[in-house]
Amino acid sequence: MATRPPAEGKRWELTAHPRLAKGKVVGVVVLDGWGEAPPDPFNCIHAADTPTLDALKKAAPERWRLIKAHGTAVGLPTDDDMGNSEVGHNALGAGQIYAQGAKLVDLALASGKIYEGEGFKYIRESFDSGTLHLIGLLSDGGVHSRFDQLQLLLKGASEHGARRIRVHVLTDGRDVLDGSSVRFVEILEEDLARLRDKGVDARIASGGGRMYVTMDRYENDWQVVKRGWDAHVLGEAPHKYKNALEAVKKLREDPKANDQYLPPFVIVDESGKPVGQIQDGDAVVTFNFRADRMVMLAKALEYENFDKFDRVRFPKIRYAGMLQYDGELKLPSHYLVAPPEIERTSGEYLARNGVRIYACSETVKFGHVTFFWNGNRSGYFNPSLEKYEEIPSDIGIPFNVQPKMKALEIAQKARDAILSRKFDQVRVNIANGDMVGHTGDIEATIVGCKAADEAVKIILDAIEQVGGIFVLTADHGNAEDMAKRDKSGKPLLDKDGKVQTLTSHTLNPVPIAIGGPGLAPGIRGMFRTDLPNAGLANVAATVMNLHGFEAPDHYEPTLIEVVDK
Ligand SMILES: O=C(O)[C@H](O)COP(=O)(O)O
Ligand SMILES: [Mn+2]
Ligand SMILES: [Mn+2]
Repeated sequence: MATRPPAEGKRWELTAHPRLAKGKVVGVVVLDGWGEAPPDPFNCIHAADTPTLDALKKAAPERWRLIKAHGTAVGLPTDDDMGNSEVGHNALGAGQIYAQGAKLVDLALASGKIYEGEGFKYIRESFDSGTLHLIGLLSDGGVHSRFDQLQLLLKGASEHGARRIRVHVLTDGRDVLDGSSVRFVEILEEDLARLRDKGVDARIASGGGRMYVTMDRYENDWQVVKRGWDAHVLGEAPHKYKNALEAVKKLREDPKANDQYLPPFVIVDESGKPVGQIQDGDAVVTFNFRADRMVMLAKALEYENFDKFDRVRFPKIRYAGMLQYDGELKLPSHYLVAPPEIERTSGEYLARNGVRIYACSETVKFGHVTFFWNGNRSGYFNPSLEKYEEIPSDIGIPFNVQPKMKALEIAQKARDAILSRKFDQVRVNIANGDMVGHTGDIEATIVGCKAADEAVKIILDAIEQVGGIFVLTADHGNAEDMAKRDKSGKPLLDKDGKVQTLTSHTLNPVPIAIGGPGLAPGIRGMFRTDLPNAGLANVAATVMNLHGFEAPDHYEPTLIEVVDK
């Protein structure tokens, strides 16, 4: 059990709910990337055969409604920001809305405080004799990083003494349109040229596509990080170019190439020597604010003892993350901006009140229902009450080739956990809508959505058998809209007259459904009608109620009321 004392006089003990009984099994299902949008050929959820979800929708408005999953409702800077898994699961698990990494970095850059903090002072020590390396996602998606923040950091770092800067760029095409890498590299090259005019030796040094180079997560495939290490640190990659624009354009000429999966490349000088290996005495900043896809690289950059791949060389560097990515591991130990302190999450409250929790997903989403859910903390609150189970994801196969992913396996694990009666909460993330949606493959996404619906049925049937309750929701939209649209909602066409594929998340709300026999006897729970603007952060209080507890006062209000039958 975590030993943190109650903060600000708040106690950990939860008050019993006056009407809802304790001890029901509560199934919490998060459908990743499952928003609500009007029917349309680019709405894969609508196009898919989803009888289970369709039946739940019919119970609206009492047992099915929509909640917000993007923008300020989940702590993002503006309502133009699409939702994402990190902020979505943080809100679902924490029951409170925190200013998230994107916003905190904006504020620190705008006020200049970023340059006064411990993290920047630490890396600045290297500026006189070493190079400053910036590694991260080249994107304005606002999910893992933002291009304007990189631009400000480049300018600010040079004004604060960095004389030699190397940028290592990971192309996106997942949170932004495929092909946008070219424009980002062009603009970045212009910025770097301006810095060179001012006497700063600034260049792009290496890069690759985010899904193939560096940005793996949850230890799904360390080879991805190794490819990044080889390119960024060692200056080794199968592709060598004189400049990054040429690299990205040439690599994209392969008809199968896309920004997400570009192979690693290194920029070399006239003599073929890499222009920006990471050496002893250098400073390194990973400029992504989001944690999941930076943790593995952070370990490789920071840990003296490391056995995930052969680093060949482990340079003595001063390394800082844009944020601290893991609060429990304190990783990395130096960072430019303090992360949101996501405290008093529902997982911790429930564990401290004796609720037995089982959480499961496949590797690519495992940390979503554990690490993100628990406020970016790894590990258990109470190992004797909790069990987190990971089902290995397919490796090396694009998700549109295996669109069913591990939905069935996750559902079977959840079913077994429910039927075992060893757990009070059984929580899963089903990944298909999101992971297949990100490939932009409409046919495959439809298959994935059907598989997700089948998985839900298995879980709901088990809840039925044990007289339990279910809460089904999603973390943000994705599969419900696969077309880039103009302001009026009309799909945009590319230069060949084809609809532009939207691989990213959306701004759409997500459904939440409750049900199960455990809600019924004598009383019934149903959705309140006085919270039209409710969002993901309202779910935690709702789930606590269904476990038979009142939620703490500082939580966003519950979505349900209890009425006599
Ligand atoms: O990391 C990713 O896969 C995408 O950038 C965002 O997707 P997620 O927020 O659903 O993980
Ligand atoms: Mn997600
Ligand atoms: Mn996603």
